[in-house]
Amino acid sequence: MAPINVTDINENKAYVPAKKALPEVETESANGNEKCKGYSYETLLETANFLLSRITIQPRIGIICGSGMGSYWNEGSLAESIQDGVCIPYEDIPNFPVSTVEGHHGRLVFGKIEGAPVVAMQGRFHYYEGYPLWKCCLPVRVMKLIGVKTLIATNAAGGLNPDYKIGDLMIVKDHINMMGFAGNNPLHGPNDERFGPRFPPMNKAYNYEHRKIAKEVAKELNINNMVREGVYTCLGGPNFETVAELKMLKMVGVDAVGMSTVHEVITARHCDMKVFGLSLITNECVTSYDHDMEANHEEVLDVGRMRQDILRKYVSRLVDRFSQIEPESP
Ligand SMILES: O=P(O)(O)O[C@@H]1C[C@H](O)[C@@H](CO)O1
Ligand code: HPA
Repeated sequence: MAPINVTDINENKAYVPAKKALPEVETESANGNEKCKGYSYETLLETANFLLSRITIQPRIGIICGSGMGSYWNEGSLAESIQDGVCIPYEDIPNFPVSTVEGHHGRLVFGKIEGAPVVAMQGRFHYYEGYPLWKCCLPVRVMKLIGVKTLIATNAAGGLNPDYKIGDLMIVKDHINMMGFAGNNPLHGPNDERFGPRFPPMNKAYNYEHRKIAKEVAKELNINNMVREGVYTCLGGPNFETVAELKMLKMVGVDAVGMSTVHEVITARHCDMKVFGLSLITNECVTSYDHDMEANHEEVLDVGRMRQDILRKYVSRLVDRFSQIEPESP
């Protein structure tokens, strides 16, 4: 199969190579004391074309693996459902950051799940690693440019809803952008209309049809007793939350707390990708001062391992179903 080019798959938008190395746009932020940067459309096209030159499939579905959910690929769990996998380490990809967190391998895997072409991020970028939000979300825009239509964003999260148990899965119905309340948003800075509008709506962030399918699939797999639906929020991390913070989040309607996803979803919706969000509840959020328990990353990874089989089966079936409602060609 001939290598695919971005122009082939993105509504005939012309591919204009950057004339010189011009990796970043830089402007003053609104408050004037911090630089706001973002890679230009042309630079991201170069990244997209680099990837397309190395693959022969056209992924329509992109998957972001949450903490502990990418690492088990090496042990043959979800990886077993990725056929003909081509792995590209982040350090080999022009303009890509690198993963620094345990449980996040740091490579893109192109292949097929249930016959559907996918690209999976085996490791994501977090704000607490030192990356600005736009950089954490750079892979989402690159996915868009290589033709991905649907993003499946998974994460590990603390369960704040008292009905949730460790090991439950939460279909994300909505999110609260806490970092956005403080003026930190991945879309902050100049807007390039080729990605999307200056003021994107966010009331339908998590696709209704995909959520409906996910509930049907949970029933088919007989795991509906552990599949919930709720509201996720992201705090910047890296510390886990205080009791008072969690009490406040509970009051405003948060069901699960994490350190990712929200900005990725905003970026994906901005460029008109459909989004499905899935949280694995890896720990209980402690909302009482007389509790001995403390959240820790090892537990998060352990629960990821414990649930790897179920996650693999569930995500594989979802990919199959989502791909059936996604057109084959652009
Ligand atoms: O990448 P995700 O959001 O799944 O990772 C969560 C949040 C922190 O990175 C880490 C804490 O254990 O897990
Ligand atoms: N809080 C924030 N992020 C998390 C948690 C948590 O309790 N668990 C996994 N990621």
